[in-house]
Amino acid sequence: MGNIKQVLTIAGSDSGGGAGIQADIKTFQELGVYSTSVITAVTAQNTLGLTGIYPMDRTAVEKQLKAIGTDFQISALKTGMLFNADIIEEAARGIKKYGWQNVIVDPVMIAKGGASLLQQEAVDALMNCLLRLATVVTPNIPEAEVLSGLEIHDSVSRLRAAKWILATGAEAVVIKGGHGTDTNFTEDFYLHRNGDTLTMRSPRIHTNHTHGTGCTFSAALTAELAKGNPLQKSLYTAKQFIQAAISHPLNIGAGHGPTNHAAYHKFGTKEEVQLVQ
Ligand SMILES: Nc1ncnc2c1ncn2[C@@H]1O[C@H](COP(=O)(O)OP(=O)(O)O)[C@@H](O)[C@H]1O
Ligand SMILES: Cc1ncc(COP(=O)(O)OP(=O)(O)O)c(N)n1
Repeated sequence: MGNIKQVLTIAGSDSGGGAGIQADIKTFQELGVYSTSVITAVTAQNTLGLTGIYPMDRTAVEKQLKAIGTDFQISALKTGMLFNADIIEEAARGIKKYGWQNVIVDPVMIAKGGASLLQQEAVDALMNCLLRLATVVTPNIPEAEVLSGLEIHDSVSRLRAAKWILATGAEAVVIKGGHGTDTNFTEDFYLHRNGDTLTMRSPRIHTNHTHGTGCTFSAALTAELAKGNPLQKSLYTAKQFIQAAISHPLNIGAGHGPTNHAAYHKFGTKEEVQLVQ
């Protein structure tokens, strides 16, 4: 591999290995890109829940960003759990300073077990400093409701919320459908500021093992963009990657278990992802 693309994740550590930095690095490895990381916080977490959050101080984040920015050629990056306004501001500063492109912002707010991964007062910093730098922002439905200030209950309100989110300056948004109410399907909806849309639908898998789905989806998108793939093709691959990862659970832990990051390559895809109008 002479010319492997280099990517960066700016995110929190999940001791349980299903989400956060650990999910990102596994996904990057599977999709053939070289992963660097800036750790924003250490969490004590397993499939049963989260028992501690230990954020890095501002200098620790700045020094990690500098270490990456002064040595690596980053083709794409993603942000995950940023936790507080200081870390958000530092991440935004680094992205601008080192001129990084293909910026995926996963606006992580609440873990599946209910723990808060973003301080309430940091939402403004996220919206004012970081979203304007985003090539794609990837909220789940509750996060999209917070960012837009609107309730999402159907495709019309989802489109309205997506437009509000683009008003922050992000180039494109994907509202992920894991928290949707349809028991048969999950639908991820993409809107670009140029008006392009894409709706990706796949069968909903009825399983408890969905810890880290959002991290994994956004990491796959980051890897595909780093390799030079067009945005909509990258989104499609990311959706196929997460569908495979949920379809073949590892059955680890007594609670919300991790997905299987090796499944996309090990088992292939079953052409389950449909594009709908
Ligand atoms: N039960 C499920 N079956 C199939 N796909 C799912 C399921 N849950 C989530 N996904 C997919 O996983 C990705 C992450 O979605 P979501 O769960 O909404 O994000 P988050 O983990 O940030 O809450 C999306 O592509 C979504 O469609
Ligand atoms: C350290 C860390 N980062 C992010 C998350 C949330 O990940 P996500 O992919 O949104 O998955 P769920 O928590 O919804 O399962 C996390 N838990 N920990």
